[in-house]
Amino acid sequence: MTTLAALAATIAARKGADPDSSWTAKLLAKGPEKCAEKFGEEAIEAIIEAVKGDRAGLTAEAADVLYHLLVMLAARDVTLDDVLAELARRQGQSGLAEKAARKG
Ligand SMILES: N=c1c2ncn([C@@H]3O[C@H](COP(=O)(O)OP(=O)(O)OP(=O)(O)O)[C@@H](O)[C@H]3O)c2ncn1[C@@H]1O[C@H](COP(=O)(O)O)[C@@H](O)[C@H]1O
Repeated sequence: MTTLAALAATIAARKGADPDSSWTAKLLAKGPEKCAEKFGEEAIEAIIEAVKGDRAGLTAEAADVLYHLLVMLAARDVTLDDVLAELARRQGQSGLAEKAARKG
């Protein structure tokens, strides 16, 4: 199992857990809107590190972004496998071709 899949499984297991027992359970208990807000905050922190060009800072913030993305997805019952299936569906299609197809 990849690290990302293991993290997604841990997060899924935290759903309905005692909020005092875990940071993830506490965040999920606050609802999908709070999870989305937290993801947005972490994304902005990653953007700041990317603009600064701080590799270590960006690496740490990117880890926060991935964790909070998985929490936000779990809060809305979207699984990592759902997202990976969407990415797989897009494989082999260039981004430019996809954009052209969308514009019809
Ligand atoms: N990867 C993470 C992870 N990344 C970040 N965080 C937490 O996310 C929080 C967000 O950081 P902030 O700086 O925003 O925290 P804060 O300032 O206290 O938050 P606010 O009070 O401002 O809302 C921190 O408390 C971090 O500890 C994480 N918490 C958990 N995980 C993973 O999730 C697993 C399960 O964790 P628990 O649910 O706590 O058991 C862990 O083993 C890890 O693998």
